[in-house]
Amino acid sequence: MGLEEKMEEFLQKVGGSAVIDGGFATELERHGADLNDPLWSAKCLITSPHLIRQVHLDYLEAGAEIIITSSYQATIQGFKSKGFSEKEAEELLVKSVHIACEARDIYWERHSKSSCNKFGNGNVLERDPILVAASIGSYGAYLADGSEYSGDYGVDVTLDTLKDFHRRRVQVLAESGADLIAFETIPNKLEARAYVQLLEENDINIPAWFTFNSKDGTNVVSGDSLLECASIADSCKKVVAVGINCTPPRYIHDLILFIKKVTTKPIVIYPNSGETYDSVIKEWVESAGVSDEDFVSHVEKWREAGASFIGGCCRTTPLTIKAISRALNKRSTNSSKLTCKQDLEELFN
Ligand code: MET
Ligand SMILES: [Zn+2]
Repeated sequence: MGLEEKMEEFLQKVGGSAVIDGGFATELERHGADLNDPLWSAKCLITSPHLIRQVHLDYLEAGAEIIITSSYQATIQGFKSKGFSEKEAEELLVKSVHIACEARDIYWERHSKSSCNKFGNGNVLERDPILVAASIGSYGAYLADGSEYSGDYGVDVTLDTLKDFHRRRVQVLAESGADLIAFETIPNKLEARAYVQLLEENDINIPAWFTFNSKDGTNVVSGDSLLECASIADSCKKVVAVGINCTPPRYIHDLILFIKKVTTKPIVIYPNSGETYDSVIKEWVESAGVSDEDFVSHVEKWREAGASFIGGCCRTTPLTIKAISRALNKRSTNSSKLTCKQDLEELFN
C-alpha cells in the first residue's frame, strides 16, 4: 500500500476526519517548564521528559488521534552547541518519538476494549487508532530570531543550506518509529522545496505533511504565495496532507479554499489561539486571542470547507482539543463498537 493510501485508510478508520493535539510547547509552559532557551520545548527532552509524556497523555485523554513530538526545535546543531555529541544529539531526537509512543502505549493500556474476534473464539483488544507525528520545525525556529514568523533568511541562505541543515534530522526521525513526519510552520517556498528534495533523495518511507503559517490569510509569512507553496507540497507523493498551522483562526477558512485550488490531498489545519507572538519581548500578546468556544465554533465550517485533520497550535490546550473532538462527534463512537453479545452483556450486567 502506498503512503497516500495508508493515510486514507487511517482517515477512514477515524470516521473521515482526525483530531490532532494542541499547542505543545505552550502547554509544557503551563505545567511550569521554563522554555526560554534556543532549544525551546526540546529542552525538556534533557531536563524533564516526564513532563513531555504527561502533555502527550493529556492530549490523548482529550481526544487527540495524532500527537506531535517534542522535536520541533530539537536539532542536531542545537544540541551540539549545548555540548552534546552528534550521537547523543541523534539519540535525543529518537527519544522525542519514544516518549510519544510510550504515552500512546499508556493510553492504549488504559482504554483498550476487549471485543469479539469474528474469526475465532478469543477476544482481541480493540485500540483507538493513534498516530505519532515527528515534528520538524523550520530553520528559522532553530535560529530562534523571529525568522520563523518572517520567513526571511537573507540572501546567503540557499536551497542547499537548508537541505544540509535538515538532512540528518529528517533521516533520523524517519527511522525512529514515528508514523509520519510533520513539517510544521514552514515560512517560505525555499524551505518547502528543500523538504521535498530531502524526502525524495533520501528514500524516506514514512508519510509527511507540510503545514505553512500565514499572517494575512493569503500568503505564507514570508510573502511567498500560498498557492505556490501548496503546489510544491502537492508535487511530492510522500506528502500525504497539506495545510496550515500556528495561524490565527480567523484566516483559516479562506486559506483552506486557497489550498484546495492546487491540491486534492487531504487538508490539515491546526491554528493557534489567535494571539500573536512578539519575538522582541518573547511573549504572546493576548488582545486578539479567541476563547475555546469561539475557536471551536469554526470547526464545522473548516471541516465543510475541506479540512480532514484538525487540531490546535500555540496557546491552545487540552480543553480546546476536547471541544474539537466533541464538535467532530468523536469518542462518543466508542459505544457503537459494542457489537457482540458478550460486550452487550458486560454493558448491561
Ligand atoms: C511555533 S509552532 C509550534 C509547533 C509545535 N508542534 C508546538 O506545538 O510546540
Ligand atoms: Zn504554534
